[in-house]
Amino acid sequence: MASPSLVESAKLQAACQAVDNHVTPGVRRLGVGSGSTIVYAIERLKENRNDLHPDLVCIPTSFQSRMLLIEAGFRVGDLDEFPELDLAIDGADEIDAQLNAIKGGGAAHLREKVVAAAARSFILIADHRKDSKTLGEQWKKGIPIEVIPFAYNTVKAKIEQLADSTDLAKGAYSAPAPRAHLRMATAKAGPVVTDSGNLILDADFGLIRDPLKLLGVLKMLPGVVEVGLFCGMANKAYFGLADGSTTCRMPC
Ligand SMILES: O=C[C@H](O)[C@H](O)[C@H](O)COP(=O)(O)O
Repeated sequence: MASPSLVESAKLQAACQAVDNHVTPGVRRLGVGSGSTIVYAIERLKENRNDLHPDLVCIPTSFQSRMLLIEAGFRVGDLDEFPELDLAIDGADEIDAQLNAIKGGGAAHLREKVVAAAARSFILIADHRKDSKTLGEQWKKGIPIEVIPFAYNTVKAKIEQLADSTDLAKGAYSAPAPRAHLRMATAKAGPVVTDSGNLILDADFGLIRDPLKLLGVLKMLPGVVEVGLFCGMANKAYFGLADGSTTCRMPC
């Protein structure tokens, strides 16, 4: 297993490379994701401030990134005012060969997906541990699914019945019996509550062979707000490697 400092340095490398290559002076509306890797991207934006568009507006995807951007002195906006973005940059929990991604390890994937979809270009940044051929190889915590509180238990039951029913998602995943659990908070009693006031189910499907098919089935379950499967959205992914270099991939 890579040491924590190597992992942090890999995140830093990927973030700096992506910011340097993509946040050019022509970028005026920038979506900014959430998580630990994006912290490095915001720091790099700060370092590059003199080379950025003078009227740059950043659209954060969470309370976390909003606070970081404000502290760094950037102007923050929202999609009400800026519905179309030039670019969005975000981290990921795992990225497959086609650049489909699992996101939501920090429970921010609902707003992240809305912001990514509003952007003309969507760039992922990650350390080498997140790079895989098939989703589910590396990320073992399950697919994050944001649900309204009223529906969490019925959605959980529907997911766990998927394999027994007509299985609309047949062939999309490897787990013989998918299991879902409510994500619990660590510094609070009770469940994680998202920035939009919803709950998170983490559902283990094993290897995700057809993420788009699985996404379609999960989104059809009443009460599901968003699924942490980002299919066909990313234009490029930057991976920081253990040797200090960075590699960049396009969808194959
Ligand atoms: O909900 C959180 C987001 O999807 C993050 O972008 C994702 O979990 C990756 O986070 P990190 O950069 O901390 O690994």
